[in-house]
Amino acid sequence: MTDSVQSVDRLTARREAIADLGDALRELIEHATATEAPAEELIRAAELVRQAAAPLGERIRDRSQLAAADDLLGGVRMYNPVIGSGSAIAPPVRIEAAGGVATGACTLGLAYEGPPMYAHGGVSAMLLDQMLGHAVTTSGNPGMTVRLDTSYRRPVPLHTPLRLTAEVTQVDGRRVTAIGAIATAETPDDALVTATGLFVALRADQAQRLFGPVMRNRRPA
Ligand SMILES: CCCCC/C=C\C/C=C\C/C=C\C/C=C\CCCC(=O)SCCNC(=O)CCNC(=O)[C@H](O)C(C)(C)COP(=O)(O)OP(=O)(O)OC[C@H]1O[C@@H](n2cnc3c(N)ncnc32)[C@H](O)[C@@H]1OP(=O)(O)O
Repeated sequence: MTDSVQSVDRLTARREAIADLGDALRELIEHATATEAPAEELIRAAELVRQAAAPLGERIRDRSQLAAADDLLGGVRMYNPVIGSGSAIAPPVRIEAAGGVATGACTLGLAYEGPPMYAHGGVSAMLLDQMLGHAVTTSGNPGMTVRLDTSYRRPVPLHTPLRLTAEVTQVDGRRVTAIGAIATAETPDDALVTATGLFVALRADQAQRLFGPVMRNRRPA
């Protein structure tokens, strides 16, 4: 086996392990949010969780280092809080995007509850920001969100398969506008939340100022 095949195998195995830990953490969070277990059980669980966390804290990165399993330019972000399979706080949303159009699917658990039975409004905005970001990136005009305008028409039900959509509607120099919506998978044409976002492509000096340390610390592929 060549070195490069071995390193691809290692990366794949690492990503699978990260996703497996992510699944376990999401199960933990959902159970910890939904549980009505007695206090003794909670105390015991807290002890076990601290035991599990300790070895993970022995080798950590700081904010100027990308995760070793990430591929920033390839769009792989294992710990992204919306799509990251390794993120405890990501639903995670599964997104497909091409040519300035994105579709996504997820189901939100009780950890995302705002009003009883329904998603927190900030969570809906987070999902839509991500969806619009994928539409914008695949339109060939990647940028950062500078404005996100969200309309809450109906509450978003928890424990219900959701369908998310986004598309770029306008490119005006460095400014890109995209719209998006959250609906249930059952009635995808009835928008529960809609959003319009404005994204701005960074000038080279802005990218350098904001992300210089990360780009300098990038590991070779
Ligand atoms: C290392 C590079 C990264 C490469 C990534 C590559 C691949 C990634 C792959 C996949 C990713 C896939 C999807 C992405 C997923 C999710 C997206 C989530 C997005 C976010 O979650 S991102 C976090 C939140 N986001 C911020 O943290 C931005 C904070 N912000 C700033 O850092 C500055 O805002 C900055 C530097 C962006 C701009 O700098 P600035 O503000 O100085 O603006 P500037 O002069 O450059 O303006 C240019 C034109 O935009 C107009 N403009 C600006 N702001 C406006 C506003 N608010 N309303 C109306 N118009 C506005 C101006 O009026 C002007 O218009 P005009 O050209 O016509 O004069």
